[in-house]
Amino acid sequence: MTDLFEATSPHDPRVARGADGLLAAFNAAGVVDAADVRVAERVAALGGEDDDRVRLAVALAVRSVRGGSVGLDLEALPDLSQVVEEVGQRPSRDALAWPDPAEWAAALAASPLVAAGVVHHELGLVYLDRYHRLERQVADDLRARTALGPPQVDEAVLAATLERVSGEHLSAEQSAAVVHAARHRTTVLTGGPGTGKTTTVARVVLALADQFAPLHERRMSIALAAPTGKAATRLQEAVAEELAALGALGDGPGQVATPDSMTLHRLLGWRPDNTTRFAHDRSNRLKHDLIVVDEASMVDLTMMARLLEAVRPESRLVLVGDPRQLTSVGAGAVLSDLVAGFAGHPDSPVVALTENHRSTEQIKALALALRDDGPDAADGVLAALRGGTGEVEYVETDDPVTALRARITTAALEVRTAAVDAGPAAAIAALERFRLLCAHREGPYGVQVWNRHAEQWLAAELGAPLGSAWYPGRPLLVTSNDYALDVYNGETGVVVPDASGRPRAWIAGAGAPRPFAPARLGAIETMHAMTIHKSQGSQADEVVVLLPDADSRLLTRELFYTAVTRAKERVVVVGSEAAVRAAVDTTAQRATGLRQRLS
Ligand SMILES: Nc1ncnc2c1ncn2[C@@H]1O[C@H](COP(=O)(O)OP(=O)(O)OP(=O)(O)O)[C@@H](O)[C@H]1O
Repeated sequence: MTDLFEATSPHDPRVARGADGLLAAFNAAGVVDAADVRVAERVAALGGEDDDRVRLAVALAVRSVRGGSVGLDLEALPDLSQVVEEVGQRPSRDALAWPDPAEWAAALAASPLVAAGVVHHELGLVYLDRYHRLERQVADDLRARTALGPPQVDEAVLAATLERVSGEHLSAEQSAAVVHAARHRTTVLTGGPGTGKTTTVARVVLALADQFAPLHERRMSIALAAPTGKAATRLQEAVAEELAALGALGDGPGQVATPDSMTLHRLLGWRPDNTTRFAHDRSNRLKHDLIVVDEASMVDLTMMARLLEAVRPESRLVLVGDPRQLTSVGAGAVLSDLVAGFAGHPDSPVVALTENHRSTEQIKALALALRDDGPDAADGVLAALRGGTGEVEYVETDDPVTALRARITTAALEVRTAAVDAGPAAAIAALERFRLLCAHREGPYGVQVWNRHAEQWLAAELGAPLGSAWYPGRPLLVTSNDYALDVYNGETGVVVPDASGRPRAWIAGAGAPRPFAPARLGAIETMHAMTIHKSQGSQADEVVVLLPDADSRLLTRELFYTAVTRAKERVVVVGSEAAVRAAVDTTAQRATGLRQRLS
């Protein structure tokens, strides 16, 4: 809630002209913008509400949703008013007349908007009806699945499956997760990168298929889904590979066909005419007997509600993700709420993997330090950074341009050389070796500036301008789904010239990379640098994390953790000690009521 704006003029589109009372004052101070004010005015007018404090609460609730919360936390308002006073230099901000919290709550209790169910005041949050309904629905649907009781388990078959899938690639906790999934209708499988979530999912798929077939006298129908196409494809490839290694991929008895994989949007039946409703819902449920959703930390409240209403009560649902990662772009913090909300429940669906099987020791130590919730966590993280010898490197500088030029130029040159001399597969492989991650899109620490730096340095190295925007070796990031082309948000690629020298954008999505004429691709960006938000769900051998200034409002523990855990072999953190401390000491707080509803 700290991203206040400074209106540049009375014509600034964020200023709501014609507003009055508290709404006008809070808008002028940059606490709520014109869109928040308009919604509050309209809702109040329709509901016959003229109490200024309630109108303000509605505007702040709209603003809270924009910030990722599902409602307005009245309890946290003293913090908000303090922040406003600290940040605000103008008298209007200092003089904001924050309603007294007790009087405010009383005004809400007496409001016709609350009586009409347009606004709700519950669990300390002021909700707009839509988010209140979504949150209750998610909690109700999850509880209804539990209330059905545990599924029937053939213990002899389960023991035989465990025997079949055990070996060096099934630790005790992974085995326990497979058993958990067999015994629960809903499973929430959590773990950091490299903890073997995907490895375990393949075994869960097999265990559930083994249970299903004799009982239903048909094969289990399985869907693998994820918020992004890239993550869905990665999951499918990894699961198919694991099943094949176990001799369990195929059409024979005791085997599973390669499961379908798709984005959550596609699974639910995306409709071009409606962005929040899908073809599959409570009246037209999904046919699948097992639905696995990877990267569940990226699933927001709306999508989780749509998913849960579309899953048949008797179908199995497995949600997989890392609750320590950045939360979804849209409102809610569903995965971490599920973990916290079900903590201590005897029939909790949550099962955790903790042992990292992939990263190097130093990266593991750094990630572990970033999971420490104690008061000295920042010291621990700095010690892990400074004690690194190769796998973890800390470049403590306030001049990242000088510090990073050689590294970034080398990485860009490798992709370029591969694109020109060795073709698309080599160019894409080169791209996977190095990733520069930034917190911001704009500004001196932003992706746009660093993309420009990289292009200038590459041109200087080549001794010639890069020429066209579609220069060979330009790394690409797809930024929206194109269902017609089968190209999805988050997929990456490289420009490689064809035999006659024309540029082709090779996109690495499902299966082998595919070439496209540049003009066919709509939403595409250069990817010498990438935002940490966009990097979720992907990894690279070497990752450079460029930390912004310590006072950046994006700098949080979740952001830093997400960035560091993208690295497979080596991570370089660039930034000041103050920035590291600010990141570790700031946890992203979203006001949600789901964990309370579940506990
Ligand atoms: N029990 C195990 N023993 C040894 N290696 C393992 C074990 N489980 C998984 N691995 C290996 O560890 C690596 C990471 O496993 P996996 O990809 O399943 O993890 P993940 O949690 O899905 O990771 P991410 O979310 O980062 O993709 C893989 O190379 C896998 O083969």
